[in-house]
Amino acid sequence: MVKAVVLGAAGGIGQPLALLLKSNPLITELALYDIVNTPGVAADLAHIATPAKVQGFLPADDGLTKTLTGADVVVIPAGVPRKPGMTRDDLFKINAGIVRDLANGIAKSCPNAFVLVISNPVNSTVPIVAEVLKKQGVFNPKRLFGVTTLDVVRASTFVSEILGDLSLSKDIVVPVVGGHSGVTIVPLLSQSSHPLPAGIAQADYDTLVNRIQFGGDEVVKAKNGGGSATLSMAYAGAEFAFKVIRALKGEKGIIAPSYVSLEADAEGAAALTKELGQELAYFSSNIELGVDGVAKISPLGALTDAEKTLIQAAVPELAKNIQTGVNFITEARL
Ligand SMILES: NC(=O)c1ccc[n+]([C@@H]2O[C@H](COP(=O)([O-])OP(=O)(O)OC[C@H]3O[C@@H](n4cnc5c(N)ncnc54)[C@H](O)[C@@H]3O)[C@@H](O)[C@H]2O)c1
Ligand SMILES: O=C(O)C[C@H](O)C(=O)O
Repeated sequence: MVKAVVLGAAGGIGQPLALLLKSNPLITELALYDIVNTPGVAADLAHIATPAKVQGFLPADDGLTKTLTGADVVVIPAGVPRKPGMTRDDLFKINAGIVRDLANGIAKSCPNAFVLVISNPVNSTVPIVAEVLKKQGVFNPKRLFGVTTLDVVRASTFVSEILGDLSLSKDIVVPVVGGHSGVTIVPLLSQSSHPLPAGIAQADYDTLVNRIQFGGDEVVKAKNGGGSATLSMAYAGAEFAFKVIRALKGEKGIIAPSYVSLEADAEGAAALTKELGQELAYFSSNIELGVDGVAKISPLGALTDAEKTLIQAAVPELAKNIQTGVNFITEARL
């Protein structure tokens, strides 16, 4: 029995993500929460012939508590998306409060659930969830994940384009580490399962790195005021959620990059900190998932000089983003 929850389920990501979760037979219960429209989305999905029982809730009648009670996995795409000209950090003002309130609901109703945060800016919203759970005395660093899978999905796609064969994309694995915005997104292309063409021109390499780091902007620009990535994000979010569910069902050896608290694995964190040359409270690296959540945080491994430079640019920006998230809770007057 697996109960999955989507918070923000009526939105651009929420609806297709809920569809993908409903299509997974491992999920037996699917609860959808939003401030609007969830009864309709739930009624629609409920007609699909897969095992999950679907229910939709609104804030009225303590809907958040009903949604979250008994949850094993909670995915959070609630919040506003970017418009052209905005950075993800510009979303903080609105999304920080939304994520804080939802995290309080999680602390109260399903403190042991695996929590997967999609709402931007992920580099700061994950620390917000952690600080709320800490404040409520229920923080388990092994069970909180920032979803950075879209960066990994983009890297696979863009590398396959360079290799001239899109059919390879499903097999291409590129570790993408750091965080989830601009320069904090660091693709380790030297560790790609499918190497780049030998002798690739520096300019082509730089363009590829830039496209992975700023792939989100490409979509925001193309949608021209209509929001940011939703369908590719739903695909990526479902891919990560399915890995988490397989791990919690007992499957071993599942690896996926995710932005996690380094408190989740002291040994892994020590090795990573040595590589980074600075202590960070959160970082996205390859994570081995286990039945209790994060089983192991992998070190970065051998890096090229170009990758070391990218990491050096990412670290101070990440440190700033993390502090912004932490301060939002610890310095709140409530
Ligand atoms: N992590 C990533 O890789 C990634 C990728 C794409 C988008 N995002 C982020 O995901 C978020 C959602 O994007 P979207 O395109 O789905 O936006 P959207 O506006 O289409 O949907 C957001 C939904 O959240 C709901 N919502 C707002 N406040 C809420 C609350 N208090 N409780 C529950 N639901 C609430 C809205 O009603 C809406 O249905 C944005 O912050 C966006 O930047 C992250
Ligand atoms: O770019 C955005 O604002 C949305 C998301 O983080 C993305 O990477 O597509």
